[in-house]
Amino acid sequence: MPVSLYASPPGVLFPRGSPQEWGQAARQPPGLLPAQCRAFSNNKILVELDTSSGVATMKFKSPPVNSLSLDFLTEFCISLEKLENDRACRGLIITSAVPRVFSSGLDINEMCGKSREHYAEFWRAVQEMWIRLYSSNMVTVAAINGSSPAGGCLIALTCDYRIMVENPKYIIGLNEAQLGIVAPFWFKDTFVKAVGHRVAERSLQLGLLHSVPEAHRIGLVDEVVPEEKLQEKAAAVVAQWLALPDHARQLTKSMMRKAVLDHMLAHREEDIQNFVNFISKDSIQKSLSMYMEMLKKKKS
Ligand SMILES: CCCCC/C=C\CCCC/C=C/C(=O)SCCNC(=O)CCNC(=O)[C@H](O)C(C)(C)COP(=O)(O)OP(=O)(O)OC[C@H]1O[C@@H](n2cnc3c(N)ncnc32)[C@H](O)[C@@H]1OP(=O)(O)O
Repeated sequence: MPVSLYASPPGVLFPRGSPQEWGQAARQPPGLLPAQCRAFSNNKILVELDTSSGVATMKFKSPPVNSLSLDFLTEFCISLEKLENDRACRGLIITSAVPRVFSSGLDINEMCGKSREHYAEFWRAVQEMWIRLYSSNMVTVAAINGSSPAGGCLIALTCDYRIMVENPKYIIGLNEAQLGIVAPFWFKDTFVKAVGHRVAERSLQLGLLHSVPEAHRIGLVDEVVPEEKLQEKAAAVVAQWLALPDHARQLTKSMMRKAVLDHMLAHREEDIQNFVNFISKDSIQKSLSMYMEMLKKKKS
């Protein structure tokens, strides 16, 4: 019997009671998937569950860069809830269906030129995503097949294990400082837990985006593999973790993560207010606009 880490997740983000209706239209037609496979999908995420192994693969499919918009985050949370409540699912591999990008992080458009109410709703969705993933009973593995800055890196850090594809063009890290913004305390705590205080402090202050070998060296990713080996490796890692009794693994995970999770939950509303006040400042809006301009110029 799975042990619930947080029996009743703080589901304030989306209306309850509709997971069964959601995604039905996107069910695969019979014959396309093996009998032991179930799939559901929405606009931005595809999930395939292999009921024989108990492992689901979640693929981000929101081109061009899988940015974490409010819609994306809502669909992500609904997908997580659906899997968490499915007794057939014990493990989750998160990866990208968009070439060369795992996730570009929070959608900057959601943080520019919007109302305070919108910023609060958006930030609550970011928190919700992290709470659900960080407290998940499932074994979670990030199969990072592309660049993964800021919020994309946070998703990977929130998983139990990170495997990244070796590619000289891919980068990963919490680069918020480079945008003139600040990674909040729970981004920082999640990062510190993975790489240690000294490495995290330097990386955060400089807003570093690490190459794949460097990310491996500092412990930001656990393993590096060629692209063609990624899915096989991720499946092997989940199988290894699932070989342990669920209750022992889940209680250990809960114990290891409790302090960080409790700290966040205790300061959740305050964190939303901090975000809204911070992001509403003219100077921060200007920094973000300039960063978006820079991204666009880089293309031309
Ligand atoms: C003291 C109290 C503090 C309290 C809290 C306060 C503050 C809040 C902190 C908030 C934390 C923020 C976390 C974040 O995640 S911020 C987002 C950071 N993300 C990035 O810096 C990534 C930016 N993107 C890239 O570096 C690249 O796009 C790439 C991911 C490496 C992919 O490169 P490439 O394949 O060359 O694609 P393009 O650069 O050409 O991009 C394609 C189009 O996508 C647009 N884009 C890219 N990233 C984003 C994004 N994050 N949001 C929105 N849009 C994005 C890009 O502009 C291109 O658009 P276009 O086609 O219209 O030009």
